[in-house]
Order: sequence, then structure tokens, then C-alpha cells
Amino acid sequence: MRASQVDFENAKNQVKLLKKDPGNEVKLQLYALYKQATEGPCKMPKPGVFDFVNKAKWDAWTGLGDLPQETARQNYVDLVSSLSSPESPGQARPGAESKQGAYETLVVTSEDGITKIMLNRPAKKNAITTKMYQELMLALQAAGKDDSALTVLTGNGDYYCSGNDLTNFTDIPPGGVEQKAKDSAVLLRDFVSCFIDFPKPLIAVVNGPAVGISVTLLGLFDAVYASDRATFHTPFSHLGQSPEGCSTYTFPKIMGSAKAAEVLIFGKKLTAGEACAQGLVTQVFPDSTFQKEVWARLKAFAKLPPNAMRASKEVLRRGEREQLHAANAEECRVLQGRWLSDECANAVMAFLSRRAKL
Ligand SMILES: CCCCCCCCCCC/C=C/C(=O)SCCNC(=O)CCNC(=O)[C@H](O)C(C)(C)COP(=O)(O)OP(=O)(O)OC[C@H]1O[C@@H](n2cnc3c(N)ncnc32)[C@H](O)[C@@H]1OP(=O)(O)O
Repeated sequence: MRASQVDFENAKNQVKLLKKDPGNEVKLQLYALYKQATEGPCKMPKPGVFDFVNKAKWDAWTGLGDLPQETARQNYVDLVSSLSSPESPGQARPGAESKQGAYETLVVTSEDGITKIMLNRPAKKNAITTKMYQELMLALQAAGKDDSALTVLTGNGDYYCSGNDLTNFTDIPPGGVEQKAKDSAVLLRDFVSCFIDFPKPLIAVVNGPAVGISVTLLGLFDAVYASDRATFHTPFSHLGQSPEGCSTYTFPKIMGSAKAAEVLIFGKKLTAGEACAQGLVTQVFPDSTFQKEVWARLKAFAKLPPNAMRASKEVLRRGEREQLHAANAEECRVLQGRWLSDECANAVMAFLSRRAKL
């Protein structure tokens, strides 16, 4: 999964040959990844507010933060590969199969027996929109059935994921906020169920900070590899909300009830080292060698007999699946009420009006 300079040059040429215009958002991501790969983090002065085009480019590039140049090069190659249409198979990087170029919020690629699902809203720290929840469910369903031995979830840019996109709260349907809360609880329950029922080894490659639901879900993964730049933050009480992702079941089991309470009730942010010591993370790697070391390891895992790995996962998880579904249902029921509370409305408004951050 490591792109060479040749892959990068090929991808650069492929972009010029794309038959379909990928749209402005994708073009900005291509621009940002290209600049990051070739020049490193953005050091340009911020353009003026009326310089719309350069401001959009600057936002996209700075949104990648300190993403290592090698990772930016890989993400650029993956993104171009995902854009290559089936009518032009010659454009795809040899060996890398783009599963679904149609995703708006994800880049999904399969190579070396590994399907990689990459959250792809780096300028928004990979916050999960309603569209992204839906696309993730589709991508997981497809990955569960494809030929790959392993499935990996990771993030593009300097964040793994900043959790639920808080603008999800602003899109209120004609049925009002109660209807929105009800629909969101159904969406969330279905979303988390995809992780509970995922049939093959699922690995999180946590490339940077993780917030909210992207942290709680980690208890449902089979391995969690983290950069030493990653942090793990679940500020549910700060947001007037309550935990999800089956964390009310998995976290006490993983780290004990006292540590789980500190994280899930009081929102204690864990460093990668602390998360590893508490059992939420499998292993931490220095950021400078993170991608290289993790992908080498995953490639080796992917050569193991896939049916044996699936069978082992099934035996490990079968006994608790019922409890996990029950925890998921109860968490969604409680959250539905929380979303209608003043505490939640005030916290979301404070973020959206730029008065508060975590
Ligand atoms: C009525 C019911 C509706 C319910 C719908 C819910 C559906 C399912 C819910 C599932 C439950 C999940 C819960 C959670 O995940 S809780 C955690 C939510 N996440 C947060 O609270 C994080 C908020 N973000 C931040 O605090 C900061 O952005 C952060 C610390 C992550 C990064 O700070 P930094 O200074 O480095 O970067 P910026 O803030 O400038 O971020 C860059 C741009 O990205 C936007 N952004 C980042 N995170 C989010 C987010 N979670 N939601 C929306 N937007 C986000 C940020 O606003 C910047 O955008 P602009 O460049 O446009 O300003």
C-alpha cells in the first residue's frame, strides 16, 4: 500500500486523462494532496477573503496539517485510482483496484488482500456527515463480501476523524426536530450494527486524533494501530450527549469500569500511549514510520488463510453479539432523548457559532 515515486508520477498523468470532471471538492483535495506530497505542509500566507479560489486552495492544503509527505503521496495515488472510471481501466495503478469511484466522502481501494476505506473530508477533520454514515455502511457491506482478507478504516489528512459532523443537527426535516432525532437514532443503530456484524478482521489505522463516535467504535475493531500523534477524546457530556458505538459495553470490558467512566462520562482525552496501556489500542508507532510499519504488518496478516481468520473472529465475537446489539439499541434510545435536550442544543449551537471547541 505504499506508493512509489513512479506511482505518483503515473497518478499525476492519469489526472490529466480523466474523462469525467471529478467536481470542485475532489479537485481541491487533489491539489492539496499534490502540494503536501511535493512541498510538505502549507506555509503560504492566508489569501484575502475575496480571493475565493486561492482561499479554497489554501483551506484544502492547510487542512492536511502535518500529514507526512509520503502519506500525502499515497493518498493522492489512492484518490486518483478511485476516480479512474471502469471505461478506462488502463488508468488505474497496477495492482490497485478502485472499488467504488462513486463515493463522495470516502476513498475505497483494494490491494494486496486488503480493502482500505479512507474517510475523505480532510478539510473538516473527517467529520461524519449523514452522507458519510450512509456511504460507510455501503462500503462495509461491500468489503464484508469482497475477496480481500482484511478491511481497514483510516482517515485522510491530519485527523483520523472528528466524530459526528455537528452540522448534522442543522438539517431539520418538515417533521421537525423530534422526527430528525428519531430518524437519526435509526441511522445510528444501523450504522453501528454494521460494525458489530462485520464478518472479517477489521482494523483501524488511526493516523491522527480521533473524537466521539470514531473512538467509541474502536471497541468493535479486531486491531487498532495508532500513530503517536493520535489522541482519543469522547466529550459526550460536554456536548450534552451520551456514549454510543457499544462503548457502554466494550469500554468497561476493555479498561475496567473506573477508567471507562473517566473517559465516557467526564470526557478525559487519552494520548495514544494511554489508550494503548488501557487496552483500547493494540500498538502505537512513531508518526514518522507509522504508515510504513503498519502497512507492512497488515500485508503480512493479509497473507494468512482468510477463512481461518474469519472463523477465529466469529468464535471470538459470537458470544457477545447479542449483548452488543442490546447495548447499541439502548445507547440509541438514550441519545434520541439527549438530542432533544437544551444541554445538547446549546453545546451544538456554541460550536456552530464558533464560540466553543473541544
Ligand atoms: C436532532 C438530532 C440530530 C442528530 C444527528 C446525529 C447523527 C448520529 C450521531 C452519532 C453520535 C456521535 C457523537 C460524536 O461523535 S460526538 C463528537 C462530535 N465532534 C466534536 O464535537 C468535534 C468538534 N470539532 C472540534 O472541536 C474541532 O474542530 C477539532 C478539535 C476537531 C479540530 O480543531 P482545529 O482547530 O484543529 O480545526 P478546526 O476547528 O478549524 O476544524 C477545521 C474545519 O473542520 C470543521 N469541523 C471539525 N470537526 C467538525 C465536526 N465534528 N463537525 C462539524 N465541523 C467540524 C471545523 O468547523 C472547521 O470548519 P471551517 O474550516 O469551515 O471553519
